[in-house]
Amino acid sequence: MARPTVVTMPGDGIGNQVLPQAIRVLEAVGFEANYVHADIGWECWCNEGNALPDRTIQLLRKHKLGLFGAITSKPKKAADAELKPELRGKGLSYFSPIVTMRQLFNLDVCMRPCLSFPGNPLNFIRQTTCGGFEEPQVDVVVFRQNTEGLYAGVEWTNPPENVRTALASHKKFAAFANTPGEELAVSVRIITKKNAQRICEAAFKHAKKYRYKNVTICEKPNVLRETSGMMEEVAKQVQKQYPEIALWSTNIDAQTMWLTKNPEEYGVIVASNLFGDVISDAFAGLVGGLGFAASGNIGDEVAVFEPTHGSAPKYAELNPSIVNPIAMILSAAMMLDHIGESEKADRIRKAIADVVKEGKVRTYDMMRIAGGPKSLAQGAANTVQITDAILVHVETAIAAFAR
Ligand SMILES: NC(=O)C1=CN([C@@H]2O[C@H](COP(=O)(O)OP(=O)(O)OC[C@H]3O[C@@H](n4cnc5c(N)ncnc54)[C@H](O)[C@@H]3O)[C@@H](O)[C@H]2O)C=CC1
Ligand SMILES: CC(C)CC(=O)C(=O)O
Repeated sequence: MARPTVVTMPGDGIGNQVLPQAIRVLEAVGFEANYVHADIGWECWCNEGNALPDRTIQLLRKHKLGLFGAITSKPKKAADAELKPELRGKGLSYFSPIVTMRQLFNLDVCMRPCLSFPGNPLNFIRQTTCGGFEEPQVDVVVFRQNTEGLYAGVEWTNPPENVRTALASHKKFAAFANTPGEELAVSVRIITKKNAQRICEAAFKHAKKYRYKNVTICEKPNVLRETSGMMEEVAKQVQKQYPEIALWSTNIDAQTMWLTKNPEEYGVIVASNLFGDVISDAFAGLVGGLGFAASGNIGDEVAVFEPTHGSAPKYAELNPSIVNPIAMILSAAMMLDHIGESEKADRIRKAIADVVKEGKVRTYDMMRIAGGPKSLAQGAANTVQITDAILVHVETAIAAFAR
C-alpha cells in the first residue's frame, strides 16, 4: 500500500494538545504515514474571515484522510465581534468549520463508538434490587447523519419574504409569519430520503459486520412526523435486508432515560444530526465521558476522524496540558480501521484498555469521584504522561482487542 498522507488539523484549544499525542501512538504501532498540517478554526476566522481556509480544503481534497482536534464555535454576535476590524462589514458570516467540512466533502456518516473499558472508575454503575451494584458493559455505536437535519445551517433571524410567505400559506403557521422582524427566528430541519437511507444502511452494515443484535432508530416521529417519520420508515425498509438484526424504535427523550436503565441492551443506534449528537454524548457519559468518546466523519471519498469533544476552553491554556488524549487516540485508531489497518488499531485499543485496567496512570477526568474540581490535580497524570503509559503498553499489546 502506498504511504498515506494524513492532513492534521489540531484547530483550537485542547485540539492542539491531544492531536500530537495521537500521532505519537500511531508512530509507535508502526503506522507509516506523512503528516501535513492544515489551518482551521477560530484564529483563521478572526484573521482571515474564514474558519476553513481554501488551502485546507485543497489538502483534504488531495489526501482524503484527516485527523481533526477541535474547534471553538461561538454564536453569531460573539463571532462578529472578534473579526479583525478591516474584515468587518464585508458580509462575512461565521459558520462552524467542522460542520462546513462535513457538508463540503459529504462526510455524511458520523460513527461514534461508546465502549466501556473495564477498570475505568467513571464507568456507569447500577444499583441492583438486592442492594448490590453492577457495572453493565456498554458497547454501543451511534450512527449520526452528519450533513443535514437541524445542523444543515438553513436558518434565519427575521427570515426573508419568501420564507414568511411559505409560512403564511400554511394555516397553522400564519401567526408565526406575521411575527415582526427580528422577533422571528427559523431553523429548518432537513431530511432527505437518500441520506436517511445512507445512514441507515451504514448502521445495519456495521451491525452485521460486528454481530450486534439490534439497531435502534432514535428519533421523535410522534411529533416530528415528516422528518423523524421519514427516518423511521427508511430504517424499517433497510431492516428488511437484515432479518437477523432486530430494529427497535425509540423516542430521543425516552432514550436518554433508558440508556441509564439498560445500556448494555443497545447495539447500534441510528439518528439524525442533532439527536445523534445528543445521544452519543449521553452514551459517552456512561463510559467515562468525553475523554473517551471517539468519532469518524466518513464520506465515499474523504474521511476525517476527531474526538467528540470540543476545544474545552477551560483547560486550553494549561501547561502542561491535563486533558485526556484517549478520545483523540481512539479516533486515530478508527482512522486505521477505515484504511484497513485494523490490527494496528486493535493494538492501540488493547494498550488503552491495559492502562485503564491497571489504573496506575489516570488523567483528572478519570479520578473525579467526589469533591468536584478542587480534587482535579491530586495525583492525576497529565496528557503526555498518560500517552507515555499507553506507549509502554503498545510495545507489548498484541492485536487482541477485536470484538
Ligand atoms: N467537533 C468540535 O470541534 C466541537 C466543538 N465544540 C466547541 O468547543 C467549545 C467548548 O464547548 P463545550 O460545550 O465546553 O464542550 P467541550 O467538549 O469542549 O468541553 C466540555 C467539558 O468536557 C470536558 N472535556 C472535554 N474534553 C475533554 C478531554 N479530552 N479530557 C478531559 N475532559 C474533557 C471538560 O470538563 C470540558 O470543560 C465551544 O466553542 C463549542 O462550540 C463543542 C463540541 C464539538
Ligand atoms: C460543531 C460543533 C460545535 C457541534 C458538535 O458538537 C458536533 O457536531 O460535533
